[in-house]
Amino acid sequence: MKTTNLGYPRIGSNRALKKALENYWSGKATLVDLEETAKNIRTENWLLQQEKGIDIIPSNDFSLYDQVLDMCMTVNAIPKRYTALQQKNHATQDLYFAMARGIQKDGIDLTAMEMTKWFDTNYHYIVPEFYKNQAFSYCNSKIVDEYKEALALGIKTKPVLIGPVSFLLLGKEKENGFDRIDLLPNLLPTYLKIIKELSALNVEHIQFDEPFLATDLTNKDREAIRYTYQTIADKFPDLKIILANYFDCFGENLDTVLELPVHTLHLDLVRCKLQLDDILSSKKLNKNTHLSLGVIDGRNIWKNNFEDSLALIQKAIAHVGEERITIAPSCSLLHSPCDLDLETNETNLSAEVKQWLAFAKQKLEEVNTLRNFITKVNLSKTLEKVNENSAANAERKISKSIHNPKVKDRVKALTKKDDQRLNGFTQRKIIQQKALNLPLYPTTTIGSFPQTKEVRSQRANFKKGNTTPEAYHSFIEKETRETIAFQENIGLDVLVHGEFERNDMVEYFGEQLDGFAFTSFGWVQSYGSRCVKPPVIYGDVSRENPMTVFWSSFAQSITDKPVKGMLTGPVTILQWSFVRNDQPRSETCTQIALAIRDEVVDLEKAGLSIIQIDEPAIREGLPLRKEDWKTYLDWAVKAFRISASGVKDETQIHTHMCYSEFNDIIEHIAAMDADVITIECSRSQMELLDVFREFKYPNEIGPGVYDIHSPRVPDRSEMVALIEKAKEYIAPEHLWVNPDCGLKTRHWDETKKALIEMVAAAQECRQRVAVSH
Ligand SMILES: CN1c2c(nc(N)[nH]c2=O)NC[C@@H]1CNc1ccc(C(=O)N[C@@H](CCC(=O)N[C@@H](CCC(=O)N[C@@H](CCC(=O)O)C(=O)O)C(=O)O)C(=O)O)cc1
Ligand SMILES: N[C@@H](CCS)C(=O)O
Ligand SMILES: [Zn+2]
Repeated sequence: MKTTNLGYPRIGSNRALKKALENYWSGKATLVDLEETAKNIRTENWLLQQEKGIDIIPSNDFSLYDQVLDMCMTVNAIPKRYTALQQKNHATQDLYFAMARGIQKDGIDLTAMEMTKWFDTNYHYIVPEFYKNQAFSYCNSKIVDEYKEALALGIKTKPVLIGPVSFLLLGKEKENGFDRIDLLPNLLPTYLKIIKELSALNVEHIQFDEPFLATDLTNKDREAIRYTYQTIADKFPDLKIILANYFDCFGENLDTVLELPVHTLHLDLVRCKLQLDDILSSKKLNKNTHLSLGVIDGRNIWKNNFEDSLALIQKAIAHVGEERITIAPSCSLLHSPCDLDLETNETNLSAEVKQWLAFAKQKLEEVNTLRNFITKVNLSKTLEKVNENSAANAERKISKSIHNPKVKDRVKALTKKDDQRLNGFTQRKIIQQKALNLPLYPTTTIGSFPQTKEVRSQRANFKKGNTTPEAYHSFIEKETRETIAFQENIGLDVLVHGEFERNDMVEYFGEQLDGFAFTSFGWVQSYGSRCVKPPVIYGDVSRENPMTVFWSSFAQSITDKPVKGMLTGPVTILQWSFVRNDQPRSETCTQIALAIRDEVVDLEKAGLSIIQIDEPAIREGLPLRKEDWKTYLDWAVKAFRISASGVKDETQIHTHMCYSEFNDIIEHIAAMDADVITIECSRSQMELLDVFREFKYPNEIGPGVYDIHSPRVPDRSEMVALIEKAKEYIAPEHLWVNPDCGLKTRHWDETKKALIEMVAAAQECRQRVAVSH
């Protein structure tokens, strides 16, 4: 019986990659420096996995920015607009980062490729762009180079490739009149070339990730899967193909998958245990197919329950024999923090909670312990580990710090009226317009302003005790004052306080809510160099004290313009935290909703007439299979409504969503009944708004007019064009003008220029309306 891993975090346990990338982008480091850091991380990861007893170690799981972008580079799926960079003597990395982040340099001005959520995770990938009859070619040797690099360390790895079908499905058609899956015959020969080169190096296993197998595929997609793996198996009969599916079971795709001529099927048994019975009992299961049992949760941080995992493994062994079983995490460990051993700060993570957790490194140890237990290796040490595991899990179950009867009773006592505003939107709009007196196309921002180096380092010093609370407070006050003054000066209509006091929009709340723990080094990559440190929800959630009232009401006290109170919504806090696995997510979400509701009411009492409850993760939390959508949407929408419904009609509730392809759930978004919703729209040129041709969204909308994920400053005319385009879908009196998302990742100079242009764009559009009347 073997052990394997699907992918290891690539940021480095101390976020070395983040630092190296940012130094390179800012010109403080060379490409050679960046590549050296990257190589060190790869080496550390391979050696660690070897040391922890992983037999089949992945390669090509490393990426400088994103694995989907890497695949675009590999197969030459490079949009034409970047040709200038391919020709002008630019390093390949300039092209690569321009595709990821856009470029405005030396007379070149190119937008970035779109970025969206990787299935239901908080990781973002770059969306491949596809064109009719597109040709592909093998044009980047990263996969082979990394294989050779590991080989030089004496490690024969398993290259990990995004499977061709998922690669196509992850992308977008950029012109009409074709279906991207029809590009498979053009794409597959390039994959075959890569495999040929790997085979020439005696690669034994290749892992093809086809996570679309966890979604509802069409017959045509399934045919594409059949064709792909039959072709690869025919051409490379000695290759051991590992077909990896994760985040849900194979569902309706199971029959197709069982008939494929692959060596190993990887199953996510954390998300879907029951599929094991279906697979083991299926007559279609080939007698030579191996099963990679993903029993260790790659997406959450709880210690594995060895008893449950061993039962699954034993069951599989009883059917197919030990030789055909591999033990693995459920998915790539990209979604886990690196190393629990770094957590030595008791004030963040108590010893009690820490003993319940396992990060990426510890998960590798768990994989190995399970294998050793079954195969009776190092028996006494292994038994000790198994016993430790059951003791920790047993203690967690009965721990007093988890259960709070008051919170449970409050959830039970909720009634229908708790998730309803007093009156409907039409009435509220009249009341709110009277109270707020906003112009046509009101301008606003999404909440955060630049989290500069200085802001971050003041906070870091304050946390370390090197800056006094008074000095930190004065600093945040100064930043907030300047930001309010700037917004007033440029003529924004609805202001924000800037979120300078917050490390992150989820962690900040987690630090103040009971039932949450937080880590010091539990970083997880979100996109490119950006990381998040998700808090850990281990117990019943409650709010003891107001969390945001101080800075919001301070900001409101220094301006006559309305300031938006700024909160993160219950679904997003849930989705971007590591969530307890001992009760349904819906239950935890409702508890958070009640805590946020109390905060909303307190903000209203403190004089904030507009309150934004951000829910960027509501779409991301949607189950991968449509049959599960309704249940999720019912409780998620209800949780938002609970959080928003404690206020008077005068109080305008906003929500914000980024990366939201919500055409298929628009009625549920409308059911959230926020007075105003601001959404991400600009990278897709307002494509998202197509849905409003058919569905009349009842409340107000601010489709983002500038892409804040790119350092590029948009032109006024571009924004005017976007506002005019939005007008085709949304009545002008329902339209707001705002960026796509918060400005925390931007520099002040870009922010200032862009917002001045944005306000001017709104003014120009107002004048156009005035003239046309
Ligand atoms: C809106 N988005 C968010 C998502 N998920 C979240 N949990 N939060 C989000 O905001 N998902 C979808 C998108 C993803 N977008 C982003 C955007 C930006 C970031 C980001 O900027 N991340 C920061 C880290 C943020 C943070 O926690 N900062 C802390 C710690 C700062 C730090 O690193 N300190 C240094 C010392 C600094 C010094 O001395 O100068 C240290 O500790 O070593 C803070 O500000 O206090 C990032 O830098 O990656 C993420 C997702
Ligand atoms: N209020 C947050 C939302 C990000 S999705 C911000 O502006 O950063
Ligand atoms: Zn956002």
